[in-house]
Amino acid sequence: MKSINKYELLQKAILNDPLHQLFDAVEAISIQGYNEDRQVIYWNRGSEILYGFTKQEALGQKIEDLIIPKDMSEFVINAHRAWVKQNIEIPASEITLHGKDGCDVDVFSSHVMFTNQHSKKQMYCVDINMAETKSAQAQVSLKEHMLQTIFEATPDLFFLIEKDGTIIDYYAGSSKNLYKPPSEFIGYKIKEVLPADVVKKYHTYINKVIKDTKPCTFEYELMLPHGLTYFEARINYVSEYQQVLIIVRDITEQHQTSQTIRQHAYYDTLTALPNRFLSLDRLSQMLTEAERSNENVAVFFLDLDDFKKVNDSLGHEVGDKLLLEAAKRLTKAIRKTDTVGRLGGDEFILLSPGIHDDMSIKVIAQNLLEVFRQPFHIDGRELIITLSLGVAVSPDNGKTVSDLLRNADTAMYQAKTLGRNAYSFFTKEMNTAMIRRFEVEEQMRNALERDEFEVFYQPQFDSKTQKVIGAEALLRWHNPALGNIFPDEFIPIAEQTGLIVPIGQYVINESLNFLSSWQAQQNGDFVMAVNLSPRQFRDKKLLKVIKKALKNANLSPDNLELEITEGVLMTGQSYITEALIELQELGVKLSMDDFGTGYSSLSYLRQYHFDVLKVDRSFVNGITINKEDRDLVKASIAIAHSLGLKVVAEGVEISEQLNILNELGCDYVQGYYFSKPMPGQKFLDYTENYRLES
Ligand SMILES: Nc1nc2c(ncn2[C@@H]2O[C@H](COP(=O)(O)O[C@H]3[C@@H](O)[C@H](n4cnc5c(=O)[nH]c(N)nc54)O[C@@H]3COP(=O)(O)O)[C@@H](O)[C@H]2O)c(=O)[nH]1
Repeated sequence: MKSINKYELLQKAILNDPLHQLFDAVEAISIQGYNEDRQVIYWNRGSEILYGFTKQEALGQKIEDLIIPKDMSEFVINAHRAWVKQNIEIPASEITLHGKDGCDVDVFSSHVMFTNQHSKKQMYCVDINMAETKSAQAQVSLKEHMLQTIFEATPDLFFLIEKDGTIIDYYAGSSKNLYKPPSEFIGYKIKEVLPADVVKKYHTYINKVIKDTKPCTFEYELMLPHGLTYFEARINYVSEYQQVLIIVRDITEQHQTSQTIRQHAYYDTLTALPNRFLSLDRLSQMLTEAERSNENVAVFFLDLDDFKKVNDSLGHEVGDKLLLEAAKRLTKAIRKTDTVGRLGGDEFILLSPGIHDDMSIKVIAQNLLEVFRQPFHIDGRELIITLSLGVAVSPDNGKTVSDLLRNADTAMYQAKTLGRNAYSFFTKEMNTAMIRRFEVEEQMRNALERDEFEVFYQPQFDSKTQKVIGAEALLRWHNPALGNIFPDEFIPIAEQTGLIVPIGQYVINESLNFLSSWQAQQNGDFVMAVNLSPRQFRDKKLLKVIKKALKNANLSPDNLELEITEGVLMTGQSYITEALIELQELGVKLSMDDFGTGYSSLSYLRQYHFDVLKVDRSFVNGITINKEDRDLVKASIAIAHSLGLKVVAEGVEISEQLNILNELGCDYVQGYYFSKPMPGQKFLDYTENYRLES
């Protein structure tokens, strides 16, 4: 029989130790037992997992040969010896040992020494794996580091507060946005570090966030030494700790940007008045309110009279200043409940809710006209500008924004036709005028294709010899549905719709072809005067069209005279100047039409190279009856001659007018005295007979 040695006996006894059975059940902790010679006498499952040695591999091995790193061996041996011999305890500590695979094993090791029933000392080591703890600690420290980096990188302020508002922690990268010095934060309540109105907001939202346990955001402003500053506070309730985390962001720049965007979206940049969009939105709100309270809203459509002339003759800068001053006057003239807005250009709108009768509307309208009676003083100039206004009242003149706006606009046009500086109430009849305009426009669209236009010719005469020197081409339109439509009506519509471009080309071609046959028939050298509208200058093909028409008609450029009104020149656009220079270089004659009716006719005469000046028929009309008109015509002729221009007087209806014009030295004349504009054939007959008779 195999004899059992002392070690094996001891081992058996140890193995049967009830404590070991308990240790064996623990896998999370490594428990090892060592005898006085530091040999392993116990090695639980936890030790197998932690160090990698099986129980069989470990039992009997010395501690220093198993898990103690070489450089610690001597220290461990001595410490163990000191404990066994002198009872000097090895204190618990965090140490790095190593496992079977040679890797470091970080443990928190505590030790216990006791004497067994054989009076032998046994040391038990209880090692707790620190790897997870270490990694958790590393994670915590990494997160702390990250948080610190985030704090430093963000300009936001962070506050941690108790539910009652006591600040328990804060972070502020810079103190620039702090209302109170940071020394007054920790331990203080929010109400002690912020003004009352802001505190009220904070309390409201803190209570809300605690109640809803959902984060929320709100905005507030603070007057800080560097100016008014806007903040956004984001609040989070950390329910586990019953604390509130507040992140405060400076949104001043964002606020200013959104203010600017808002300003641009809703307000006119020049006058700062509500723009079209906001004005009409307010009208919509007023209409809803008025319907509820059974009241009326008056919509005033305002337009500055002849603003374009001021703008174009004195420059856009002066025009802008005038608009600004006009806006100020309008703003001063209204009630608190009214809205005045700028629709665009020289058009304004006034919205007056709570209107009870026509009388109060008249008072408002007269008041508006009145505030424009005083001249405007701009850049040392005294400018007089008047208003035309149209009124539409809800619900009688419309229940919707678009109906009221359209009808007020129609009424405003009526005020203009009444002679301007006036107001008009919208009436149903005004719609008839509008409907007529649409009909004219609609019929005009294909009138060229349907061959409905015809050019008439009015002869022009040398005032001394009374010989025919040329003719003015004047367009006529006969439409089967509308009958004869006069140029005064259809030319402005053609101009507005752009249809004047093809229609104008037709006039140029027709009149030059006619001139060619006229010259051939009567063996003469005449000039054909053709009216050119402002819109035709925007046509890039204008010069080409004229050159081609001259070529086709086999005419010299100086057979063509283009009549241009101030309206063309006023726009001040470079393409007009360029076109005029090119026309003049081509050799076409340029005539200034309606001279004396505009603001700056004289300055245009100096600026552009004109050949002819056409005295407006309104002055010719008055030449026999009032001295002013006579003096004006006299002066116009003198100026024209001094600049080397010929003068045509139009609208000569009676012989007295012709005599006076002759006395004043006028070069050419045209008018009903001689003949009305005539169709081509009639004109040819007329001029032929006239030639033969004279
Ligand atoms: N761009 C274009 N404009 C054109 C064209 N054809 C005409 N028009 C312009 O329309 C306005 C009205 O023209 P119209 O009704 O033809 O009137 C002209 C003459 O008929 C009229 N006139 C001529 N003599 C007399 C007169 O003795 N008494 C009197 N009461 N009227 C008279 O004057 C008009 C000529 O005006 P003007 O052009 O200023 O010389 C008018 O502005 C036309 O210019 C066109 O093809 N294109």
